[in-house]
Amino acid sequence: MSEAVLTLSNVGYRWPGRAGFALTVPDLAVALGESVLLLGESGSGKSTLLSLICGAILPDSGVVSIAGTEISSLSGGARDRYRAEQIGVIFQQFNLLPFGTVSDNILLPLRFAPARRKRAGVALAEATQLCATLGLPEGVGSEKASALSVGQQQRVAVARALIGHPPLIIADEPTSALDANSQAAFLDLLFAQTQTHQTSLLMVSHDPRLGERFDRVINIEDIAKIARSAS
Ligand SMILES: Nc1ncnc2c1ncn2[C@@H]1O[C@H](COP(=O)(O)OP(=O)(O)OP(=O)(O)O)[C@@H](O)[C@H]1O
Repeated sequence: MSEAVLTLSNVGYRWPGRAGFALTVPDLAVALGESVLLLGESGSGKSTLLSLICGAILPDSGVVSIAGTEISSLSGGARDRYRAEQIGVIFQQFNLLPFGTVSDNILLPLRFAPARRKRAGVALAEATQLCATLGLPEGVGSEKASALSVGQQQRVAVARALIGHPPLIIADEPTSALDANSQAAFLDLLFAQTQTHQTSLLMVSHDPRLGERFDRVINIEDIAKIARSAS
């Protein structure tokens, strides 16, 4: 496999106080520029796996590495900065700051990530360019994020993930609020951007029909041991 952007090795995790659920991932790697769709039923641990990859939670055992750095080896603040540098995240609910403008929201990750800010060049111009590329109306940058439609907010969330070209994009059910046509358009935009910049993409979905567009489709049951007994 070509250079891996993401590797997990013998990773084990239990949520504190929830003895019934345990996730173990022996070996997972995502290569530079590779797009991977992660499928799995509700409660199987997909969001938990993404939280481990982002360093929002740390594994009880094993190693998660992003671009060659083991994220558990970083202290809390350094880990937050490393995440902001290396990973663009698109959440299910977009997590936009409602009272911030569209530009504020798109530029937010750059605040904690100087190298990514440098890659973005003139950051406001890059944000405006991304808005145009993603089909948002001219002048949208100064609008309040909460004033936009759901589909437009989703594009803002994509622009925020893409700005400054982090090597890895993580997306948790980003199309769940969209109808089938908007879903296809959304994926067109996302793939056009990730292919241009050789960005790796790991996207979680319930919908196996999306799989044909990805380099690889993984069912979480095939890469992880999942214990789900009642606690
Ligand atoms: N923040 C949390 N605190 C405690 N337990 C959690 C937390 N997040 C998830 N869990 C538990 O971890 C298990 C796996 O949940 P997770 O959300 O990772 O699954 P999922 O596959 O993403 O589900 P869905 O498709 O419904 O989003 C569940 O038992 C859930 O209750």
